[in-house]
Amino acid sequence: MILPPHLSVRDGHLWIGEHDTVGLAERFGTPLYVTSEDRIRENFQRLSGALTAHYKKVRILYAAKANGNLAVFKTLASMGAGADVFSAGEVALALASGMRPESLLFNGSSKTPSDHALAVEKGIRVSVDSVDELRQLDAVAKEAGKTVEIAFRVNPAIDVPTHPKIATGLATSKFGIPAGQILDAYREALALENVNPVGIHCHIGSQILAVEPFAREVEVLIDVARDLLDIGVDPAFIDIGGGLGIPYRRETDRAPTPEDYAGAVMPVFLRGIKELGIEPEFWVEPGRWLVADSTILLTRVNSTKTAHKTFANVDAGFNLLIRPTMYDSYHEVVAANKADAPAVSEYSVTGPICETGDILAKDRMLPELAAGDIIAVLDAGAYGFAMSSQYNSRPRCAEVLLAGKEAALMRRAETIEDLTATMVTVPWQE
Ligand SMILES: Cc1ncc(COP(=O)(O)O)c(C=O)c1O
Ligand SMILES: N[C@@H](CCCC[NH3+])C(=O)O
Repeated sequence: MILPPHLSVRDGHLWIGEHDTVGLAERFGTPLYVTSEDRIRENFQRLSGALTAHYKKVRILYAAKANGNLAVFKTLASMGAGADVFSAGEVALALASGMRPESLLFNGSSKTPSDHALAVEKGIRVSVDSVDELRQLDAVAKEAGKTVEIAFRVNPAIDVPTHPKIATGLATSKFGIPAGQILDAYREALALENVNPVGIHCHIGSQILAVEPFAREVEVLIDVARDLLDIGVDPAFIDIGGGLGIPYRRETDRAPTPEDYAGAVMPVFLRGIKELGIEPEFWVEPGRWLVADSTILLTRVNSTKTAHKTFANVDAGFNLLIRPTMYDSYHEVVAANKADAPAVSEYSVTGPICETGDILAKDRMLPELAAGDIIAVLDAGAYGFAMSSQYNSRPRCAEVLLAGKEAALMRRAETIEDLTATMVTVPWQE
């Protein structure tokens, strides 16, 4: 099995950085999300280095939805990241982590008046998703006596090789304004008093393992920039969104590196802006690439069973990691306490949720497993805990952050009391 560089096998155990995962499972209990701060830093530096090698005016906005722990935000804030935020909660986390309002972009196709009011009050730029939203935002800004800087989100009608549920730039997707309507939207923004169009935004989808769609996206955005110049808008930034995928199947996935990605998009961008005679900032919004491989989910085997198939029943299910159930996603699994034992049997690693689809890993060759063994689910840092739930009335698990030899809780496990903490007794049941 190919492991990422921060994971290793020592004396039969899986290690993450300087930590024995079996020791972490014993110390903090299972299920347990474990995140390497060092790996997030490495990832940020690598992506940032690859892009800035081509152009200095690059800004990285972490896609906050990928992993919403404040400690993760703080790590990225300390590296100079801003954030792509989609909700008032993400705004609060980003600001609490030390990110400045001007390094955020408030995205989303369905914002409320209070989202707009928050952006206006804090001075956060907004990516506007429709002309209807534009008019609402202008009214909110007028009411507050302020002007808000905006970008429009362009729908570039680009098909991408990924799961259909996470392709966002298709012509039929709910996001953005078609390229054919975008100029009219900017014209209307210019005519309004309290919105100031300063940027262009786009995002074509997630977990994309090819670079060509990103290059095509940049071509579309350069065309938009050309049209904008004709109506007197010199864009201050062009934001191509996130979407760079990672090799969840390390043996077979051919994933572009950050250098491949930068090598595909930056020449198109640089050629375009040179021809137009402009120097906008280049923004990206990576989520998965920064955090996915930083994190493993540790889960304990409760029992094993051989029926028509062999099952390892573990204590984490789709309540904690829904990607396999929702998108048929593949996550590598390792028997953490038998990491160099030979793989002898085919197991489905199944969770405790009362649904047949509660399968974390299907038909995987693993060492002989028994109750008490620890399984590590790899690459769980993006859209893992962030998409967890209390389904089946299961409290969510803890999250631990590692830095060098240090390990500490960055989120405590929920308790049974937490499950009822927000419930209110209705008067007729008192
Ligand atoms: C607007 C926007 N930006 C960035 C991202 C981050 O995507 P990824 O985690 O694939 O990099 C997303 C999620 O797909 C998004 O919706
Ligand atoms: N949640 C998806 C990614 C969606 C990105 C959000 N726009 C996943 O786990 O792959």
